[in-house]
Amino acid sequence: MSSSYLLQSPNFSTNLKLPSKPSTPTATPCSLSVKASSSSSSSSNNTPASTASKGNNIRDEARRQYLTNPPQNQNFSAKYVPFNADPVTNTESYSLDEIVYRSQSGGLLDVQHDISALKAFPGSYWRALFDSRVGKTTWPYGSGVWSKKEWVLPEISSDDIVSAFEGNSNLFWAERLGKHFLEMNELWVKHCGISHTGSFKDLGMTVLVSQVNRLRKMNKPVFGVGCASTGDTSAALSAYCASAGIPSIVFLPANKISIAQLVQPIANGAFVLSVDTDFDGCMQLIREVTSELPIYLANSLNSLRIEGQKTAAIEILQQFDWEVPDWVIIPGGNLGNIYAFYKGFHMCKELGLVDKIPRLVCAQAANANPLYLYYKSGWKEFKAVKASGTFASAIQIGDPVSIDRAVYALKQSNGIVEEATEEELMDAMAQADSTGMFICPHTGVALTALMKLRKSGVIGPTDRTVVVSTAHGLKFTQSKIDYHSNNIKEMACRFANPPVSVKADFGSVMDVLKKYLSKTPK
Ligand SMILES: Cc1ncc(COP(=O)(O)O)c(C=O)c1O
Ligand SMILES: N[C@@H](CCOP(=O)(O)O)C(=O)O
Repeated sequence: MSSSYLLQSPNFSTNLKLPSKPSTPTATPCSLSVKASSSSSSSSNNTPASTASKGNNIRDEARRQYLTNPPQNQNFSAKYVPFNADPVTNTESYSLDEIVYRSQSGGLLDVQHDISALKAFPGSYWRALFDSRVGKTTWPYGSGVWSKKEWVLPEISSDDIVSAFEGNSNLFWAERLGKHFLEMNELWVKHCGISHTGSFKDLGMTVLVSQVNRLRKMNKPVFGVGCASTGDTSAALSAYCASAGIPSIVFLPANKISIAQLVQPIANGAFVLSVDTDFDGCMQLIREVTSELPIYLANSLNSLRIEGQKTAAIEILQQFDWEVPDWVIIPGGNLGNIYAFYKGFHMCKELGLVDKIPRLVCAQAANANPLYLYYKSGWKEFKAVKASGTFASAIQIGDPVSIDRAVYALKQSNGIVEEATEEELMDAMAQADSTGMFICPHTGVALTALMKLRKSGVIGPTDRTVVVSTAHGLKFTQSKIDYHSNNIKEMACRFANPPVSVKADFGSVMDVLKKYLSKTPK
């Protein structure tokens, strides 16, 4: 059995050998991580069973490991810089321990890593290190986000991390949907909705709340954390804050989010404001409030969020054994996530884990499509829109805060923007569900984009394509109920599958079953 097989096999834990370091390394990733992946005799100290027998928990064990075996010369670091600043001339930067969301000129910020320190290790080293941490319960590497800690928040103490071991979400082959509806063989779904609070927001929120935890320990003026939300950000924020005992305050547009989303922050003890406006109105308010009060801003305007969300892209590469897919399709609203995916892919290329990046597609609801209109204008002029109601309610956003990040990600990846009408997105959702999925309407938007790009031949039948499913369908059951009850004005609901009412007698049941069997193709 070759060593490269061992590195790729899920069963490598007793055999893994990390590739040797370069001769003059400037930094050594935390020795805890290396121990966790080495032979069973030395790694047994990290297993929950052994920590329990010593009366320790996994956080205590991580602390003990750190004290007894501190990382040597670990000089990975990160700081805030203005987004897309010229690396040669830029002099503006901020410590991640500062409370700052905007650059001096009012533009977006970005977390910039010390790439030369990370580059002291070859791509094969990082691939093996990340692979070695998958499926473990070692604190904090059991998280798909923190398994990439050196690339996320390298300087935070593991002790300050607030995590529900998010990430490591499944990437599955959507065989029937691909073959039956799209005539393609390589359709994959990255299900970020199978997560602690049911959406990809957990990936960013573990990072943001961990940093807040650190700031509070440093006595920085952070009373609590606040966000505007269409439902998923608020769910993630309130859950992570509750887990760390930090107050959370959420601004929700009244009557515009699903019941399942609304009940999440309520149950997690957040201070919930139902505001008589839309998401863009809530976003404006939270920005004003966080500049006046000691409330830390948790929306993706805060670039810490991107650092967690980008790990989903790294995971996709990891799950394909570091082979790069041709296309990745992502539904877009406030537009932080499209940039997060770009950043994750780009870092993997820059640090030698892969040699190219996929083409990105951002998919918007036609009722909330400012990016699509901008793209269609040839990137001439951006105009915010008044977003109308959409079944894809979490992306009902007309003035996305990360517009510049999204445009950058699309230009750098030779990307495309598509849109989906209400009927298209609901039909796509129903078609996907009929193949055994239970997707959210936002994923229906992404699938519509794929259908259009397949039809026009832009995406070919053999192109390996990943659709990012951003939330769990169970958060959006009302839209499915409306669709399958044929209860949506001016929508044909072509794939509705309403239940059949039948009398409780054998003859009636047999009649409906015979009718069903005669109509249904084998
Ligand atoms: C379920 C879901 N999908 C997609 C998005 C779009 O993500 P982004 O705002 O980062 O574009 C959001 C939030 O906006 C969301 O909650
Ligand atoms: N869909 C989001 C909208 C806010 O996006 P964010 O990523 O900027 O927090 C939500 O669920 O609130």
